[in-house]
Amino acid sequence: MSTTITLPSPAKLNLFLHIVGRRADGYHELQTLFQFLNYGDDLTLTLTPEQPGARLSEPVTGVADDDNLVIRAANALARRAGKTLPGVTINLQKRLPMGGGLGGGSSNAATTLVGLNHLWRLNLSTDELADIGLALGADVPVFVRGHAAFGEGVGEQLTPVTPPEDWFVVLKPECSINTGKIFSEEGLTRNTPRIKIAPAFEGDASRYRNDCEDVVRKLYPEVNRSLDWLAQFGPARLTGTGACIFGRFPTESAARIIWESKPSGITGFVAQGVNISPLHKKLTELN
Ligand SMILES: C[C@](O)(CO)[C@H](O)COP(=O)(O)OP(=O)(O)OC[C@H]1O[C@@H](n2ccc(N)nc2=O)[C@H](O)[C@@H]1O
Ligand SMILES: Nc1ncnc2c1ncn2[C@@H]1O[C@H](COP(=O)(O)OP(=O)(O)OP(=O)(O)O)[C@@H](O)[C@H]1O
Repeated sequence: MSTTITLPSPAKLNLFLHIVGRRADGYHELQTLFQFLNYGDDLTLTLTPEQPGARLSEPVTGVADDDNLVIRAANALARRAGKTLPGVTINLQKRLPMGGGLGGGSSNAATTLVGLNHLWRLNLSTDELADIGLALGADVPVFVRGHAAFGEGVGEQLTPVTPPEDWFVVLKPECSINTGKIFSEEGLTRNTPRIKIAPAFEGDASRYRNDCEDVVRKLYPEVNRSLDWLAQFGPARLTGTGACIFGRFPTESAARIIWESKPSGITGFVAQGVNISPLHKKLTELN
């Protein structure tokens, strides 16, 4: 078996996000629809039997290596394995903006868990990997499981669904948003009635909303302006707690036309929504 693999670490969108309650520990209970994008970071994992431990080949700007979710995931997996394992060097090619609501850090953690389970031949089950992942972040389990899903609890109770694989214009307004700050805002809607979603959800997610949107629009005028601009062309939403927003289109060409006309100074990308994670597609090819 090869001792090096390059694996995708895709973005997710919250096609809708409802806040339906609050747990005793202060965490908010959500109902959300997760879909992956065929766009994201790449991780190259290389075993280094001569050098134990997990390390990054290059640091991520603004994140200490020991705090990086990639390193935390590798260390958590090694602890669970409970045996001496070859070291690993991880190269992270970052494309996803941090604090964007695209789940970049969580996805990096999931790709590390799934990739090292393969390279270290640990044979841990998906349930075990999702459980290790949940301790690192609420969005990690959906990336570990690799199927678009209706998420409940804090996003760890997942029912696989198959929404349409539409195209998206994803825009990153010029601000970074701290998830904890949004969840602690007084004006946040926290009592949206629970909805029932059939396991084979294939409906129109834009019938539902993102409960963080009003608060984020008030606090971040850049997001407010970008949402108003994108909403002219079709359904537009915030993902997670922002700052990224997305507009949904039936074809790539329709999405690209809007992308080309975006206001100057805004970054982002065009990508397709996919119900099987690119990570899992790649692993199936490898196996
Ligand atoms: C908003 C989502 O992106 C939706 O997919 C996720 O629920 C965010 O999950 P996450 O990135 O793992 O969130 P964290 O960065 O751990 O959360 C930061 C802080 O936000 C608050 N928080 C987060 C998630 C949640 N369901 N309820 C909360 O109240 C908590 O105070 C937490 O300490
Ligand atoms: N490998 C990593 N990539 C990105 N952020 C990381 C990583 N490791 C740790 N972090 C920390 O996690 C924070 C959140 O980053 P992330 O990219 O996951 O945000 P997000 O897209 O808003 O996620 P979510 O949608 O889960 O809220 C960053 O500000 C950074 O401090």
